Amino acid sequence: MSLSQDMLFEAEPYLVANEKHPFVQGIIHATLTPEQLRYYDEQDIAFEYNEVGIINALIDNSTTTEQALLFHKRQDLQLTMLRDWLHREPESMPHNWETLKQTPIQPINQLYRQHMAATVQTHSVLQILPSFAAGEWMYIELGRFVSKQARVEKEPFQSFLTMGGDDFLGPNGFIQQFFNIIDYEAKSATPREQERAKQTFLKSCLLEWYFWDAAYKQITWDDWQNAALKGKGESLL
Ligand SMILES: Cc1ncc(CO)c(N)n1
Repeated sequence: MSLSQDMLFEAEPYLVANEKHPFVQGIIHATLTPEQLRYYDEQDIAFEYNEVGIINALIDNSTTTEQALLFHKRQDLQLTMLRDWLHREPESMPHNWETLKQTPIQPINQLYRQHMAATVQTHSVLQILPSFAAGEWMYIELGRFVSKQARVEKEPFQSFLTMGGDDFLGPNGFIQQFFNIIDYEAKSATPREQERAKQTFLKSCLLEWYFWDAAYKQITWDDWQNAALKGKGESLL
């Protein structure tokens, strides 16, 4: 079994857990509140901005020119998506490229971002790529899942989890090419390095669940502070 097959096999329970999460179910049934959606929107746009740095690191540490070109193409898409997303932001949430950097990063988002950023110092595509590819894989699979459900066709729910299209799917889509790169890099890696890469992938899958959960409960540092200082913690985590 290739490393990517091994990763995907072990990631399956995380995918099922993500499918069942009330936030994902809330997208299907269009039952999320504006506050839950707003929290998600703000945190996710900041998360995607952080990914720009991770993709830069992938370009930087590529072991072939073809890899560098692929990551560069993915970066182009990331920046285009971010530009269009910023353009769509409502007046109540006017982020632009400048203020995006000051968006408050709430606890789970910070944990996830730092989990990804921590891989950069390895200078290894095999270690960095799984931290990023897991989230992309999860969104593609969740997109497949929700498209098979009787989802309520109402915005903004309808456009949620529609990351698909030829760029992402199919044998030449980004995700398959990312798995090909992981398997190529795994060939010259030790078993310990391969295991580490797999655990990074799985931790990203786990943090995807917590990302939905944080948005569902709208968990902020203020909540953490209250939980710690006023002893009101039980329901938060
Ligand atoms: C938290 C998270 N994971 C993955 C994606 C897919 O890019 C996203 N937008 N947000």
